[in-house]
Amino acid sequence: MSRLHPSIALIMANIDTLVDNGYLIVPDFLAPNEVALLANYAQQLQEDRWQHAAIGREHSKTTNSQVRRDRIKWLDNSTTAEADYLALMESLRLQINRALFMGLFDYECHLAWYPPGSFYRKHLDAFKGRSNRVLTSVFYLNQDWSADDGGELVMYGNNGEVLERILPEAGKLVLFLSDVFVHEVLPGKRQRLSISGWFRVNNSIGGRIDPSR
Ligand SMILES: O=C(O)CCC(=O)C(=O)O
Ligand SMILES: [Fe+2]
Repeated sequence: MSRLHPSIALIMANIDTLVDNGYLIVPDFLAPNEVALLANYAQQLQEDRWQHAAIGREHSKTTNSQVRRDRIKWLDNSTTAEADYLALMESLRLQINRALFMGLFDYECHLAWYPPGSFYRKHLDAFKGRSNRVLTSVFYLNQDWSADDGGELVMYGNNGEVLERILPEAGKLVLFLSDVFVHEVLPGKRQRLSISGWFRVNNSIGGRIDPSR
């Protein structure tokens, strides 16, 4: 049996928290050198590689700067930095399926760049029965982020109460059920880099995987 990457082992050691609470915060998911590789990779991407993020799906898709002001770059396997992160999340997908029988079918993710002052207003990543996104992952790339820098991810409970205010600190991973937790990104004083991703189930209609991009 091949050994699990220590980062995946760390998640699996805490998987009961994800089951009990519907979310899990892991402050040191990746080692500092691994985070630095991804952060440097994101920072050297030319500005024209970053697209303006769209809201909604397919024909109803619009870019709405009142809702979100981040810019994104979808990951693929064209560079080692991207391929390594995707491979890690693929391993996580398999382990979660083994442990929780969630039937996660695939994973998609994008880098997100929030220039200073940008935000992402309160939203759900998925609506029950209308999306195949079931588990959200957010991974942060920001060295030396302090409380004073803002840019928190705020997670809300069923009654609108604040559950968590999460600083986007380098190396931290947050997992949460995509159709359960309303959340928002508050404006930050510094540029904020992250990787947002979604584990998906296969709600195929007519044999075609429901696209969510
Ligand atoms: O960056 C974050 O903290 C959350 C981003 C988010 O909500 C999203 O990409 O859907
Ligand atoms: Fe979100």
